[in-house]
Amino acid sequence: MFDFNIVRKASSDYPKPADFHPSYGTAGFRSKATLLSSTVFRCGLLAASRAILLNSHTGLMITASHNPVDDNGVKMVDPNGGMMPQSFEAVATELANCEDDDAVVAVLRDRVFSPMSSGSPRSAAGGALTVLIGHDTRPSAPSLLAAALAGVRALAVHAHSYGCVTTPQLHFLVHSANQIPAAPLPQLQSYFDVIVGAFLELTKGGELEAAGAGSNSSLLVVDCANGVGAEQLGKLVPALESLGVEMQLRNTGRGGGQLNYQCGADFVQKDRLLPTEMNDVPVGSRCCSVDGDADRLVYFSPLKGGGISLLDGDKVAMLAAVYIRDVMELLPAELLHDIQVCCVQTAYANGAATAYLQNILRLPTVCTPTGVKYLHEAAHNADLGIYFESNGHGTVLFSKTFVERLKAMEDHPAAKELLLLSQLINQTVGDAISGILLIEFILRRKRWTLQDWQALYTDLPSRQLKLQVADRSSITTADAERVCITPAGIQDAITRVISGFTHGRAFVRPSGTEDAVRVYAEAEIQEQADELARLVARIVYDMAGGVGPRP
Ligand SMILES: CC(=O)N[C@H]1[C@@H](OP(=O)(O)O)O[C@H](CO)[C@@H](O)[C@@H]1O
Ligand SMILES: [Mg+2]
Repeated sequence: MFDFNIVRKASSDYPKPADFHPSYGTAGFRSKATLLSSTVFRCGLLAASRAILLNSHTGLMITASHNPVDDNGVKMVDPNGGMMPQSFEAVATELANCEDDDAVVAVLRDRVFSPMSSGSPRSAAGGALTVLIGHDTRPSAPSLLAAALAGVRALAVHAHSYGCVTTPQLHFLVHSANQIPAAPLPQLQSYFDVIVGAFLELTKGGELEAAGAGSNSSLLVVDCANGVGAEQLGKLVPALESLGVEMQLRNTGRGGGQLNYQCGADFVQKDRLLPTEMNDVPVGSRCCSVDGDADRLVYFSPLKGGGISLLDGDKVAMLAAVYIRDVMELLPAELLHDIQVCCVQTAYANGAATAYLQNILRLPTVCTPTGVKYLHEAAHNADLGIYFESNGHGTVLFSKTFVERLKAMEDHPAAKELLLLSQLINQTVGDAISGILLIEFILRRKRWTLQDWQALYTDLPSRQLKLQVADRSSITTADAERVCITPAGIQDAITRVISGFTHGRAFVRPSGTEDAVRVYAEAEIQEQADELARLVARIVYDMAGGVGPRP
């Protein structure tokens, strides 16, 4: 049993910097790493508290994903391998903002351990309750890991560090740790056994042909963002080799490159540029980029004369949707009775992707606010929920009902294939490693080149900008962030500007991971999308207290 005096004493080693007011944002707490020790210590307390309250193992991932190397952050993982429920975020923010050790104890005792916030126990972990911890490659990881361990242990809960692992690997491990009460904690190898095992089973039989006849069809060049993906992706090389794919890793961190600097999925998707260390990659090659913690994936191909042809998260979603639809069409009708399929996007989804989904695939679509926590929840409401952010975060969720029905018909080849897909695709959170295997499998199966995939639909030209304002919380939104509510009058001004552009669409929202306001615009041609984004950024600058030079 724990003792709040021990918590109080341990907390005194991790004082909160004055004037630091963290909040649980789009994907957990994020900030400059030097500010975060108290936050991570308190997240250790929180993860341990949830383990106690739910009588299950929980998880904590120390990462700032695609952010610059000097940032860091922490994401909490619940016993089911999913993200911490949103209902708990306010308490997390309150705990992180306590000014002294007495306040930390008070919030923990009165708010965290109050019956209102705890929820009901789901699965019995048996054995020793443990918080599973992972971290990315940031130099600040060791000291923040020490803070997390101190927080967990202050509540007399065990902590197990998996070291440098990807965010999706940690989510997977937390989920599997809770499957069999009192079983030993899973090894990282179990992740590869399940995901790569399903891939090998799916590709068995050798009837898969190389994707197209292009001379580079066997080559896959992966930009690892100088992040944690490099080491873990290396372990896929033999599996892909069995499919005739030669995977070459770039930006592995071993050449001295900086994390996420001019490389990685966020850079490629937002700047539409070839990542550093890839200038020698032949035009037309199949390439992909992951982000710093390998939960995002985008594909691309270098173009003649520079630039890239990008296949973003929307395109990944459509490829998965098309393929899964093909397989489902082979299933007996009774198996599909009442099975709901749904595709979840955010306002950042390209208008052409949404139109393809609705008009060609005729799939029900849902639009949620930015952040996987919203998309994941919406996808869970369907039996087969496909969700991807345009930046490459996402996965395909299979409901229990659907999996049970597939299991009952496992002798049917299409049912078996979907079951294997449900294992290949990480069910806890979006996963770049599992995503690469899925895409490589589908491309082979359909005998598609990147060009075939790209041709599913043509993206509307778009532009994303960000700018700083005095207080980004002065901007509030509604309707899945597509409409600005405050400052008063800003939406009218934006709507007026949009009306001057053919196929114009634009919106603004405060970032949940950076001190910035993001602007998105799309229009019929690139110059117009650029111009619309600039005009909208100006409106934000003028009406919401822009800082620095006017856009
Ligand atoms: C436009 C954009 O790409 N936003 C990203 C970014 O959130 P912001 O709240 O926009 O900073 O980081 C999130 C976490 O990685 C990711 O879920 C989200 O999609
Ligand atoms: Mg990430």
